[in-house]
Amino acid sequence: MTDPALRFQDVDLSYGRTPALSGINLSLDPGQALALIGPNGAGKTTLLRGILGTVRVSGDLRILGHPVGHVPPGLIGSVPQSADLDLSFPVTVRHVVEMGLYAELGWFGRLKGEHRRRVREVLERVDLADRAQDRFGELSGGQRQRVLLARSIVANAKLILLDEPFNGLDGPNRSALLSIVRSLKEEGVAVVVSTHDMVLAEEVCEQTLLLAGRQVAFGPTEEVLVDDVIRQAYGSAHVG
Ligand SMILES: Nc1ncnc2c1ncn2[C@@H]1O[C@H](COP(=O)(O)OP(=O)(O)OP(=O)(O)O)[C@@H](O)[C@H]1O
Repeated sequence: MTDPALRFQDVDLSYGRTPALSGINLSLDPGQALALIGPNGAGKTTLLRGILGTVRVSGDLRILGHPVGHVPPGLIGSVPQSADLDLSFPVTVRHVVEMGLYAELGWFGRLKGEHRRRVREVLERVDLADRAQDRFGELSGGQRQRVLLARSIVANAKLILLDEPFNGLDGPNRSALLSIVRSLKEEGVAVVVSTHDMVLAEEVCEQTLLLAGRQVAFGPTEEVLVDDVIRQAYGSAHVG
């Protein structure tokens, strides 16, 4: 039997001794997408950090069958919010994608023809092959996110985390990202998307976790994103 991509059983997350999120219970299958929805400060980014093992986790959290903190390198791909990226770092788009191969090659491993071919193919897939030699920091926010997604794809990540990836994207960039997410799911990759956009969650995510410093609801998106449940996280002002 295949392990769930994610399984939280009574998980609490905290920053040192400061609790941030409590009582999380969920399961996500390979090939499915999970939307994290909730108001500002609800704990969406914290939940992603929990999966990456960069905040304190208590309870039972398993990722692709591995306990948190013991997931083999490369299996989790992470695309942080664009505001969190250091754009002064002088790397090209191709170099950023090649970083996805480090788990396979080791930091000092040499790239072979097969690796370069994979990097080229993935850059084509995210429609950025013509920007391969450009500096990462010169790209638009949407393009930078697609480069980071390419880095996860080249690593053959089985779980990809996207933190508010649709913020500030125009229509074409939004469609491009949505179609990549759909094709990843078809390949059996599980995706977690933190977003304020409920329409997007309905479009691409089978499951939704509604947060407000705790788990308000988890389940099929069409059952969670209904007025009565949303109100429990946002209050009445945000419904209607
Ligand atoms: N580095 C940190 N140290 C201590 N507390 C933090 C830290 N980062 C976030 N928090 C706290 O954890 C809680 C959840 O924040 P988080 O950033 O996960 O929310 P969010 O849902 O992603 O919000 P937003 O939609 O604004 O990005 C908040 O109370 C926040 O103040």
